[in-house]
Amino acid sequence: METKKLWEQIISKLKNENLIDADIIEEYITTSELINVSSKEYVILVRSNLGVTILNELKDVFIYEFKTVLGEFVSVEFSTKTIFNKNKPMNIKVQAVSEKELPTNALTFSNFIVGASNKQANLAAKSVVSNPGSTFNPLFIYGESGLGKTHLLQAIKNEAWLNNKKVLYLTSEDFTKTVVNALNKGDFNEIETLKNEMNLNDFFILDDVQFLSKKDKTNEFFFNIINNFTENGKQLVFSSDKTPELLNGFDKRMITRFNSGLTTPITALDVPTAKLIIEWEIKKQGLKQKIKEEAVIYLAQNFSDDVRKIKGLVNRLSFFGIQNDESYVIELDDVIDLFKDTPSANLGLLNVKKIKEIVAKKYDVTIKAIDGKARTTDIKNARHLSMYFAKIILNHTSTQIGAEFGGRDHSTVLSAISRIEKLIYKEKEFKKIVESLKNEITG
Ligand SMILES: Nc1ncnc2c1ncn2[C@@H]1O[C@H](COP(=O)(O)OP(=O)(O)OP(=O)(O)O)[C@@H](O)[C@H]1O
Repeated sequence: METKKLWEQIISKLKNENLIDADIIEEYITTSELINVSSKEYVILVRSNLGVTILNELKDVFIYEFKTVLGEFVSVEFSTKTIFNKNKPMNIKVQAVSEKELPTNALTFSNFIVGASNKQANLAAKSVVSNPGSTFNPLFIYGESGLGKTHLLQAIKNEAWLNNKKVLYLTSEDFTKTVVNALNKGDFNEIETLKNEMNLNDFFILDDVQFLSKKDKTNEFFFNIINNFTENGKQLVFSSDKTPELLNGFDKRMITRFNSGLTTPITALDVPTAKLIIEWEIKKQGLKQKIKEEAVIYLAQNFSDDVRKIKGLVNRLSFFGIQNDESYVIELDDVIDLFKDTPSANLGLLNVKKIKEIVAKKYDVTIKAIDGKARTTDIKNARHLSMYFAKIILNHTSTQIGAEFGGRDHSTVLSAISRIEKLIYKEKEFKKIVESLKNEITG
């Protein structure tokens, strides 16, 4: 079968079968390319090292999909274009990669992990790089601290630079300092030169606009720049910790300008995305020990309100690793103990926690038992019911629920939910229990 067709079929099967999270499919799979190295060897060229790491975790799914389409087992490997180009056999042609290079630690789209919470902002950011100055102008990204606004702004800056665009990236504090400095000197020529220099850019990216000086003259200077960029179809990008309407002290005309393109949020991380970030960070920091999946899920469920915090947690985990033998396996209990004094995140996923708490109380079992492996009738009922509620009340996907309940796969979740549905249909008493629990959870 032609490689392109094969790849389209695999992607379409993955999309239909729900075996892999839709965000991962969109971000890392549909953007990849399939290369047929020999009759039984395939390489999937992924855009980033991060993508390679993530897809490697899902290799079994790919092997299964290739087997169902081709009718035989084949080898499937993942690589980036750069690495593959270095090692590829001479007769395989692969598109050349950009010659400009960013520092290895640069914040880019390829090391930004995408999930439900930041998907929209990520797409918008990519779109302004490929289509600067058009519909999404200005692009205004807002959200709580530590969720990746600066990362996305830097990614825009870096990608635009790779595309040979002139980019001015400033924090609002630096912008204010520079402008105030020029204004204080009172030299008209110097102010005009500064304005002209800024206006020469193709992108004007301003981070944390909530810190911008609200003084009349700085504001006027800023307004002037915004107008110049808008009128000349050049791209403006802003970030802030709140929506334009909630920014205090700005002129109404400024708020209108902020809102005249696309305003998009980055919200608190969902569990699967937090889990990916933790796993990526663990890999980056080179933790020698294996860590149990349920321990990673516990971290993702409890501490995912801020990516900076996640990095801090992994630092502590690495320190714990150094103190132990390399063969040691880090268990859920180690992680619970290690972070017992760290305040848990207060975010939406607490609803899953709340569901588990309420159901666990009803069946007189512990949350640990719900997430664990034991299968007594009460524990099983409590586990399956909690999954059922996560589905019908929170509308979580089966893959997400699997991750939230001790790292189970999505088919286990689906059969648990279907068992509960059957019980509700068959047993009136059970139906009453479910209704009363549902009221308690949603009440
Ligand atoms: N989705 C993500 N994938 C990978 N790294 C991320 C992601 N989100 C955030 N980070 C990392 O977390 C750290 C904090 O993110 P960042 O500085 O972009 O947050 P912010 O929203 O701008 O916060 P603040 O408002 O406090 O400036 C950075 O090191 C960033 O690279």
